[in-house]
Amino acid sequence: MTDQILPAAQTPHDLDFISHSPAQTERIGARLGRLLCAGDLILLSGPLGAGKTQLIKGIARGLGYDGPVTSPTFVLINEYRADAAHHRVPIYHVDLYRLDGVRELSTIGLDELLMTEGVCLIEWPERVAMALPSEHLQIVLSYVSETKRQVRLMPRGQRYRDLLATFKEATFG
Ligand SMILES: Nc1ncnc2c1ncn2[C@@H]1O[C@H](COP(=O)(O)OP(=O)(O)OP(=O)(O)O)[C@@H](O)[C@H]1O
Repeated sequence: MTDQILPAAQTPHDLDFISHSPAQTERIGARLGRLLCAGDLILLSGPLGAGKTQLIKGIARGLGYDGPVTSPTFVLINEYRADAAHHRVPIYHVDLYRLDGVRELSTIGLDELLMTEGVCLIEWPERVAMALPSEHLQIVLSYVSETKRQVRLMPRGQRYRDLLATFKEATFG
């Protein structure tokens, strides 16, 4: 199934896809991952089973990491490092589902993480929305049917508008 932009995006900068399979979601993530740089912040929202981890697996692949990707629901943060030969940035996969408010946030060291030279991917950002930088790429995954998911990419700030413009160009020419 080829990727198609839907006309339902909320602003001209947003991109909407329907993914028809876990593999397609991963492929969308990989295409995005190839464009990410140190310091980028991606916030992923959507209910349990929406496909956040599947998309993050693709992003990690796009960044050159081939190892296991699992949701760090209990440890809160997983760090993935691509083979040094790839010279790629560290990837921080954060899951705030079990986080108990902003106070606990300071105990996991997210502030420090956001200042490091890595790519930061955060599931369940709404748990601490006020404490996160206003410039980021927001991704919302929604359940459409057993095998279909809507993937909406919403850039916040110029860096992420540019990123999505490049992503769109790379995807659709
Ligand atoms: N089009 C699709 N895209 C992504 N996942 C899909 C799709 N169709 C079916 N699935 C299935 O949905 C599930 C998504 O699980 P995943 O762990 O990625 O969700 P999640 O949003 O990270 O959930 P959680 O918040 O529980 O970690 C997987 O079992 C996957 O096989």
